[in-house]
Amino acid sequence: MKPLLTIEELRVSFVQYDRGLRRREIVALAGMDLTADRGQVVALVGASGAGKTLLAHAVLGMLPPNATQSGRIAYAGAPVDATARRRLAGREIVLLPQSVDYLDPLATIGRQVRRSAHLAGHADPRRVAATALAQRGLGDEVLKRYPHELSGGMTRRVLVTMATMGDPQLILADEPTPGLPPAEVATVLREFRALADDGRAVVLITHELGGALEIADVVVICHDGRTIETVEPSAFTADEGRRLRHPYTRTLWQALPANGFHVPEEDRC
Ligand SMILES: Nc1ncnc2c1ncn2[C@@H]1O[C@H](COP(=O)(O)OP(=O)(O)OP(=O)(O)O)[C@@H](O)[C@H]1O
Ligand code: NI
Repeated sequence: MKPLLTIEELRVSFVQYDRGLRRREIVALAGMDLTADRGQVVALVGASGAGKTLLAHAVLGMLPPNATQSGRIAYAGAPVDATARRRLAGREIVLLPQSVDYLDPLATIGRQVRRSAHLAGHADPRRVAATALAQRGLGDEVLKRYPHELSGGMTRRVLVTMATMGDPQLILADEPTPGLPPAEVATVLREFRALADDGRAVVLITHELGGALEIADVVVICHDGRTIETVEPSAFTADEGRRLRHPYTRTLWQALPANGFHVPEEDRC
């Protein structure tokens, strides 16, 4: 069986015009490879600007109009072209966006979750919405609240609830945990593990390598728009990191708490 998602040699560049009419091409992705199969959580890690969000957006056809894309993206073995995307995006393949602005600030959580249940074709959106939220520890009292009345972790759980209403098979989660307290991070990560254990594929884009190592089956490391290494989590946690080949991956290893939190100069904020 073909893996659910295969990305090979994905390249994305942007055309920009400087003052005057000088045309400039900016290469943002220079060769990304990633494979995710059913039952797997694949963590995609890399510094800010490495190209993680662009990879997810390329899969879903969400790149801006001045972007040019090449390389191969296949879903269940078939190329993902414009026609396939119309069928898959938002149904079989969903994106959990990096920004929580995705929620409507003026509508209650109940209304928004019921709407996604309705769009997913459920006959009884009211019941389905309440049940799906309850499964994630969000009781009926949450239904009447507005987005600003939720904690960061609750917001993330609502977004996961909405994104998974239509029973997607591939979930691309773009930075689902920044700014959350550790207990909330653990809850959100467990949720992704459970989605994969149910037979889906999850691509987890994250800066938080430590958490990702606990739930991922595979770690894909990207740097400057390229996939530089694909390893099992144990490559970070065993053998003193000796299985990690690329210098950037070694710096990630050194930044892990167990190895002294050493952060390279260029990544310091
Ligand atoms: N519309 C655009 N026009 C030009 N360059 C862009 C555009 N969108 C993204 N880029 C560039 O592409 C590169 C990759 O961006 P991307 O958002 O994928 O990074 P990222 O790995 O998701 O970073 P972060 O961890 O900060 O979210 C960056 O250098 C960014 O400046
Ligand atoms: Ni991003």
